[in-house]
Amino acid sequence: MTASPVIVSCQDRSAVAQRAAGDLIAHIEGVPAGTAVHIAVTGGGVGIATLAELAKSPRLAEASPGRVHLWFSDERYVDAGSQDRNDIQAAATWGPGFVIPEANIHRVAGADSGLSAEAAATNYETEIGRAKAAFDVVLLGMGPDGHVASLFPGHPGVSDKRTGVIAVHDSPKPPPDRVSFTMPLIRSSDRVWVIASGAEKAPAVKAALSPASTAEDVPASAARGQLESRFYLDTESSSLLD
Ligand SMILES: O=C(O)[C@H](O)[C@@H](O)[C@H](O)[C@H](O)COP(=O)(O)O
Repeated sequence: MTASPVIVSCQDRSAVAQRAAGDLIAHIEGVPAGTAVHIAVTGGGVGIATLAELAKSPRLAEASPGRVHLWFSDERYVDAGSQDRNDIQAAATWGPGFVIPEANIHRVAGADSGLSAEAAATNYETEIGRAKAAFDVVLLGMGPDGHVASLFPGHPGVSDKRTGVIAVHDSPKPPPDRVSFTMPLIRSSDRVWVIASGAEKAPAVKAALSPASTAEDVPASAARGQLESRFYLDTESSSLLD
């Protein structure tokens, strides 16, 4: 069983990022010191803005950040240093003084590693297993087509039934090669928080919250957590909801 979605209403994109980052920190603060916290983060405009807010907050430094682990729910399978990668864009917002230790930031291998995207996905899945990472929170952006992570509507990856990490090829959004959590892995996490802002997301938000949608047609409609499912929306992205 997964939890029904709750809408967190925000004014605009920066309010979505601030609220989601504040809630992530509140979650970390609520976990007893000494207990690991595993959070899967995301790229995209609002995803990276949320990570920037996280890094800016002085509260994170006081919440035992050494036990916080960050993962990427998807990664663009390009070279390790590429500005197109989610981890590079995230690191640019964090800066060198980021309080979560580098060893706790779990990156997918780059295409220049010599590994196939499949091998990189398998290695990342193994790393998750080794860390016994039951995700506290999976944070997901959402595309105007309703995609989450690199699971696109009508694309084979979205129907993968394994709880793991897969290679995605021929992605409808560039770059074509990606590595992504599967939907069962997303749904195995305690909390799934989707963050979406802007008028171009309004039809996808409506579809993601409609019981008539399927994961294959609207991947975000299946993005639910075991304990909690939240949609952080701004005025524009929620404008088509009843
Ligand atoms: O891998 C990618 O191509 C992006 O990261 C993408 O999946 C993004 O997260 C969503 O499209 C939402 O992006 P915005 O927040 O910029 O709308």
